[in-house]
Amino acid sequence: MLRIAVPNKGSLSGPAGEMLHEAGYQQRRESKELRIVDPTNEVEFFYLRPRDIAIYVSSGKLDIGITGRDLLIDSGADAEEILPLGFARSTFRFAGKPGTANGVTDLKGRTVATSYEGIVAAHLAEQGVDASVVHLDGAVETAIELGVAEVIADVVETGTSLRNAGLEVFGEPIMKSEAVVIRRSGADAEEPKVQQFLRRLQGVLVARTYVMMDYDCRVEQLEKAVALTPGLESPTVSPLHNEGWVAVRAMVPAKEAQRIMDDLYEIGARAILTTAIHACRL
Ligand SMILES: Nc1ncnc2c1ncn2[C@@H]1O[C@H](COP(=O)(O)OP(=O)(O)OP(=O)(O)O)[C@@H](O)[C@H]1O
Ligand SMILES: O=P(O)(O)OC[C@H]1O[C@H](OP(=O)(O)OP(=O)(O)O)[C@H](O)[C@@H]1O
Ligand SMILES: [Mg+2]
Repeated sequence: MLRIAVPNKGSLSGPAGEMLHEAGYQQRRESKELRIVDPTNEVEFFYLRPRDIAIYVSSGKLDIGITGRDLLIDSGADAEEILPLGFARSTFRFAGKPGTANGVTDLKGRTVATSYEGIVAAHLAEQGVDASVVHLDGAVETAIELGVAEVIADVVETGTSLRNAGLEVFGEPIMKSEAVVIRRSGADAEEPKVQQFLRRLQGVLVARTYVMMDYDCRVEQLEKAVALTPGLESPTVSPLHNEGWVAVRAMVPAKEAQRIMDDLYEIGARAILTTAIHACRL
């Protein structure tokens, strides 16, 4: 049975549960459940604090986990990223009151508050900057107002929390994060159960980012049409009852679907339809 760590709370928890559900796995019915078995799929899910997941996975007691890239790196655990999942995207940045600093080198001798001490300490060391780091559990934006630190380093998504606290980012982003699947460093990459799990999640990612497009076009326009919808391998082309016409079917990126439909119409394609993909194995 594959043992998988899933975030039990916070920004990662909801989207991770949805993705697993879309991939056909049973998920817990109520938020207090700490562990469930999905016997049909031969997996066991452990609902853990996102920050602890890399530690469990690196210990080898759990096979894989879903966590944030920033949490993985911050933990220093001996685990590695094997699949980015595209949600809980954020950047990790320094911020302070306007005019506090222009870059990391201005932080010499100052105090930085953060929940991600590992990332910050490593970054400061890498840049050769000698600054103090104060660890806080959350709501670090308030640390400046209350005089605990002059600077914070925190997760930024929309920037609303910083704006509300009258703070501005400065310097280069320290890192970009998103939810990722992790495993113990050097674990068997070919393990069939792990591969099957990854293929299922990849299927969800593809189903979310592609749509199926169908249309009819004249044979003379087929090459132009196929150039617009090359599909993944190559589009399916079927004869129509009316001679001189074919039906074409191909997957296209959802974000480009409307533009492609316009372009297909321009070259004479008709009956252009898109449909959602519910599941997929590439
Ligand atoms: N506002 C946000 N937008 C996108 N990703 C976020 C946001 N806040 C946190 N994250 C990401 O979520 C992960 C942190 O999850 P975690 O559950 O520890 O914190 P949280 O979502 O802030 O929850 P809480 O602080 O309430 O426990 C990190 O990978 C972080 O980059
Ligand atoms: O740029 P934004 O869209 O505002 O998102 C970033 C904020 O979201 C998270 O906070 P959360 O609400 O989880 O509280 P926390 O600081 O206690 O973790 C994060 O720590 C930032 O404060
Ligand atoms: Mg938080």
